[in-house]
Amino acid sequence: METIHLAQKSDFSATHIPLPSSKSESNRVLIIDALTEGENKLSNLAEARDTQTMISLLEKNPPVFDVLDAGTTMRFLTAYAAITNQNKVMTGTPRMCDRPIGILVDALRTIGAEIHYLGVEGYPPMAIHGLSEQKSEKVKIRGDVSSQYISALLMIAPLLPKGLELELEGKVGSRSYIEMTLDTMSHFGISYEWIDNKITVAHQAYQPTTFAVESDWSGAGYWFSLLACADSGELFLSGLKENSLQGDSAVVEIMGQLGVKSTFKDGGVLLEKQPVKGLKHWDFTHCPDLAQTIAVTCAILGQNATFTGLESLKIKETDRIYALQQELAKFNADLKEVEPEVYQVIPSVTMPAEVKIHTYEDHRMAMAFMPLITKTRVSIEDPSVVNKSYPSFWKHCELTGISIVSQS
Ligand SMILES: O=C(O)C1=C[C@@H](OP(=O)(O)O)[C@@H](O)[C@H](O)C1
Ligand SMILES: C=C(OP(=O)(O)O)C(=O)O
Repeated sequence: METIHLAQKSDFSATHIPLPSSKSESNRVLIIDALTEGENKLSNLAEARDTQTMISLLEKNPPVFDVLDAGTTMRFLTAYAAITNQNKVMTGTPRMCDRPIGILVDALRTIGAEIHYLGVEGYPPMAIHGLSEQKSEKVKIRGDVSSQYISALLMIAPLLPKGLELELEGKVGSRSYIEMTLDTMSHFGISYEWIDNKITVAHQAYQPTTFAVESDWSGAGYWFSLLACADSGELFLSGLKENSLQGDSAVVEIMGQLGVKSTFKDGGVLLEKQPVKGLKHWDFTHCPDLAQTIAVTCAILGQNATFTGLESLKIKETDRIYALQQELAKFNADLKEVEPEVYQVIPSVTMPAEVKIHTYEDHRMAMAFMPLITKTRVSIEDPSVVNKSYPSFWKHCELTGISIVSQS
């Protein structure tokens, strides 16, 4: 397995990082595009493997939709195959087949889709045999496992002859992603109502238009973290908007407490260092993809922050709680469960001369630990794992002057 070695570096002179586009926005507009009669003009689609996989499956339309390790691609294409009344097998990597999908399948079956599991009940792979007649226009769905099930159903809702009323039950996680879905749908002419826990979408048609995908705020987070941990410097991140559809833009507020000042200008954000105010607590319920970034930043900066809203981390690309605990321990830090579902960062007090990070087939493990280079030498195993969301990540590290040596 390839490993890369990163030299220690803690000063960053002004560097422009040409951030990649958001895979979450891209995967939504691709599904909406496939469901629109007429031509849309989509620009800045993500280079992320998750998006490239979506593009290729929609274009080639093979009988087996192998989504690899892409959660949104799996969940959105499952609903898409049903509404377009296709026979498809949905599958992915072994980890993808360990990530639950029963809540979405149950909802689609209630609406009228015929879906059979090919392995374990509630998990991919499964065979979809389309949706020939709408049996119900009202569906109740748990909101605490993955918002991707809700987004998948919402995007097909306008095409259902009777529309759809989704009743969200219990705690709703990753709400910002549901809002991103609805905002994107309304950009393509769809109207909806969201009152209390009910979202209603009537039968209507997507209207062709143009859509430019914004840069990726989850990817931006690693540069905020690098500057927060550095001794000095500034960075410019291009293609980010102050009023973003992406909930991970919360990183501006979090990093404001961890010593990074953000100024929106020239179509992006200038990051500069400012005194650390301190982070006491953050609830990651609506921005789970930032949790690893902020955990590592706090561990490096000596912040004993408590974190909540980490429940969904266990069913992502890996069990991210376990993975974080294992890797933080390598520099004498921890993410300790101090009460049920309340985690406290135990910062590092002694830093080894080199730390070797195992990445658990999770792009965010590789990228979140990169800022450790401000304190020590770092080796990262399986660096190509970043291709899932940010294939140019290591090239961008080199732009900032970080020296990287690869060893196979
Ligand atoms: O809809 C989306 O684009 C996403 C929703 C989130 O997943 P969950 O809803 O499963 O938390 C997030 O973690 C994922 O990276 C992308
Ligand atoms: C959880 C993620 O992606 P997905 O669920 O779409 O695989 C992620 O990118 O961090």
